[in-house]
Amino acid sequence: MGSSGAATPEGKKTTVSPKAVIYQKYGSRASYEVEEVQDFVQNGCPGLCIPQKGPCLYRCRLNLPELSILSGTFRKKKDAEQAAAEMALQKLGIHPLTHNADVRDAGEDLVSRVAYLFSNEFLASQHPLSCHFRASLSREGYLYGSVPVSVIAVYDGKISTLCKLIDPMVESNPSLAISFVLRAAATLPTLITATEGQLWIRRQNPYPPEVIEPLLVEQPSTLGGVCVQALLIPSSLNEDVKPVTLNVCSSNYYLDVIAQKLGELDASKILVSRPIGKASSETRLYFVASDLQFVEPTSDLNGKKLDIFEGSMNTRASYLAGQGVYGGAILASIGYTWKSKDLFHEDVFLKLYYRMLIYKTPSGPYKLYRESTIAAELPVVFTIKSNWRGTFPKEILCTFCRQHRLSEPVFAISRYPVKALSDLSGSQKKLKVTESTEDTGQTNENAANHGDDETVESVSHFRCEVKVLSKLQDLLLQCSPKDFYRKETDCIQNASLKVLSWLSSYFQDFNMPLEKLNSLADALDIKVNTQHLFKEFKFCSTMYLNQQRTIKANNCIDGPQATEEHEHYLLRIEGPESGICPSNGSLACICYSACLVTEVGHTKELIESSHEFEFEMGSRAVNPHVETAVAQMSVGQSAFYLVDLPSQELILAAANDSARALSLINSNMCGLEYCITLLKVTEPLEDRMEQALFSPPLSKQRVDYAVEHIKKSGATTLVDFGCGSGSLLESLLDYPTSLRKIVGVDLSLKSLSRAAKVLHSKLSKSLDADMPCKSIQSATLYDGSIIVFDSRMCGFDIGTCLEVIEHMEEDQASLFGDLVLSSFRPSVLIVSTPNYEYNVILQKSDLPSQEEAPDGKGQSESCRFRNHDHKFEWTREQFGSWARNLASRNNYSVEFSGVGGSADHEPGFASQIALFKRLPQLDERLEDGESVHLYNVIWEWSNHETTKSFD
Ligand SMILES: C[S@@+](CC[C@H](N)C(=O)[O-])C[C@H]1O[C@@H](n2cnc3c(N)ncnc32)[C@H](O)[C@@H]1O
Ligand SMILES: [Mg+2]
Repeated sequence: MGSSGAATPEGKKTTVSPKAVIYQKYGSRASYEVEEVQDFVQNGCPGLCIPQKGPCLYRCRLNLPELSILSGTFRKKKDAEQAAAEMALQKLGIHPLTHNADVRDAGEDLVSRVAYLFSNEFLASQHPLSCHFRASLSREGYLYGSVPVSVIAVYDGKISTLCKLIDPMVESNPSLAISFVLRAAATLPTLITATEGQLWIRRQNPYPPEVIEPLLVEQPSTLGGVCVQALLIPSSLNEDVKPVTLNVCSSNYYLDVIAQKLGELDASKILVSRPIGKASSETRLYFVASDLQFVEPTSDLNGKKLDIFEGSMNTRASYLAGQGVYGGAILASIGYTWKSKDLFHEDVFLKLYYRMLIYKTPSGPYKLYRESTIAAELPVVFTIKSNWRGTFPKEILCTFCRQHRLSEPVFAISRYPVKALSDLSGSQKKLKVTESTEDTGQTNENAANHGDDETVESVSHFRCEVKVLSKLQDLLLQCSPKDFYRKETDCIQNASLKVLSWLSSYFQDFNMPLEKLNSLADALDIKVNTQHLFKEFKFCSTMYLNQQRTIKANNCIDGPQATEEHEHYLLRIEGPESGICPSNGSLACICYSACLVTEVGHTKELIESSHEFEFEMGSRAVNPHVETAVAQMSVGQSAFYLVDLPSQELILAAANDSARALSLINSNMCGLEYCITLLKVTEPLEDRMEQALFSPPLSKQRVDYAVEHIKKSGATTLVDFGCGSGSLLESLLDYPTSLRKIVGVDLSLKSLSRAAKVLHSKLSKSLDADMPCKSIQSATLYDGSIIVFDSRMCGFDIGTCLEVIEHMEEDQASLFGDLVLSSFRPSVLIVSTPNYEYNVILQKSDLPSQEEAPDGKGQSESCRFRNHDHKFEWTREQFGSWARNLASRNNYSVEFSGVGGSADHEPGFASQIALFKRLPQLDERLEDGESVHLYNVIWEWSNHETTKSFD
């Protein structure tokens, strides 16, 4: 929704909501009626007449003297109201951006509102502010009936709106509203305003007894006396935030109690901040008004004046409140609400303070939502919706902007019909979606049958651009990803995540050199206006830098030894290997605990734990050391290790006993001990589909196909390019073959080490038992990239490359093809890759636990291919032309086949296979070329006895 702007003194635009503009023009003559609208969603089952209830929606009718407007439907009441107000402004021809708030009108309205607040009628009304008025009657002496101005400015929405209209700077310096209210009150002869720095207002004449008496009878019950836990945030960063208790009894006004804790006698000098943390919270900061808060609206708040007060600035409190706080401040959750006449109160502990700090970081809302501040990290990629756990990136980004008092992020979505898309750029590779959809034929044909709208719908792709702006509409950063998405929400989530990832890097190191900041931004398609950015995040850098320094200082006390010890954590894995291991893209479900431990006395304190924590492997959704450990485990195993402490605020946001956690952190040689058990692994969508929809599973069918060929070929040497965790090599050992030498190459060390384990155990057994694989004399695994030459790969009888090429960019796949056939020159090469045309069949299947698709368009719309790691998926024609060109360039023949489905039925095989055979060439001699060893041997096995007998 767009927002209206009013001109600030500098001529900049600031946000004033459409409702505020309507209020300013019409006051109480504008009335809003919000009604609930029941949305009956399509249940995707024609003929089923039970309506499915959708989310509750709201529509708002705005009645103005000259017209009445009905808004569209919205999930939130307030959005419906704003939309109606915005429509009304358009109808009335009030241009929000050029609309200049009439300051004089607002000033007059302010005076009449203040007069109303001190009326008999208001005292008896049900309003959070009227409770303050009633409580002021329990004050003694000259304070009897005096209401602190700060509460008037904070707790009355109308006053606050009018003050913002008078001067939009109130947004960044809410205390200015106090001057406006005082000025308004001074014009009213019925009121007395305080002089000499005290900030209260009271009536000239007391309330008549007939107004007060009934109120005394219905005194709130809880005010018998309550003890509320709160925190004192000292202004000096060298002093710790510490707990304080507020004893509020029925005979005193709670603000007076807070004032006393801050060393003031009366509450009228106490300022109250906006709610802190979540919007619905009643947690606020209370602090003593400083002269600075009342600088004239036109003064330059960002100029020199600030420096004079810099010394007394309470950085921590200012950061939390998003406004200047000077001197000590109390953080408390107490006050009157709309819900009840009683005083609302909740204890505030240190843990909450640290959670508020974390909530303001770009990854904070995610960590807190996942109830894992230490182990969870905001993932760096949004693969598919069903693999995302926790709050979605867009929501996190909006929260972040609200928390830092920025404007709501602006999302601009462009929609591209597929045809136009292919003309957009020369690079076909970048436009994977385009060619794939067209080549399927299926989508277009189907769409054509449905006609117009549907056609556009099913072949459109989306791009999203995000802008982050300050409240004054200065552009801080802009992210313009080049990727296209089939679903609008996916492109929004992806762009939001890019912005969050960049902000996270910035928050982790505010001193990062400009060059590095910009290069990180470039990689994420982000342009940053550093000048505006640094200005907005001025407070943050002091906040989090200070936290980091605390930790470093502790390490220094410990001496270098301590850091060295913890740096190389020792990982201990226990329990039998079950063979069920997580791979990238799979969902790992773990049970974990993280405890503070000290070397001295081995004291332990549980900081964070979870019985069931699920995350996507490879998306960096957890701390790197957690992912490293889990990657080495199989289901049922447990891992134990010790790492350095994360930042203090993370620990304290997690710890239940802050005092104890702090004392351990400050003690010598404290580390964090993890205990993780891998409970379950859910394979990536591709693997799940291959297992659920094919029998035997498609992966087994591919391996069986290769094994059959190898058995028949009489080959004695084999190399498996991109062997992964060795599924083919392992299967080969189950059959008698003529193979003597087997080799695997991959660049994933994780997969290779798994391959080494299984091959080692099987081959070792073959020495004693009469195993089918006893012909094998040597097996080697290399860590290397199959697009790099290594002379040890030359001259094999057979080469295999199953489901590997689609994991590389297309040009690399071509490079691999040429390298193998022109340099390595195996007699036979088997290459398999997914057939893109078959995807329609996979997508039609109703596989459980796939991505929920509320639009009924089937799963994996957001995932363009079967697996998010696929860089491309080819149709039969694309694969055919790649293979035929390759074969003819290198003097090979090629035949096509496949597994899953059939060659004779559309759309062919699920996995397509090309079988290359080297053609005899008269002048070809396989020369012993120069040896080039660029791959690393990571595991080697040889059957010495047999080797001897062959020698
Ligand atoms: C889907 S897995 C297939 C593994 C195995 N061929 C199978 O069928 O089970 C793809 C493998 O290709 C490997 N890979 C991708 N690019 C590679 C490259 N340039 N060099 C070596 N291996 C590569 C990955 O590490 C991964 O193990
Ligand atoms: Mg694959």
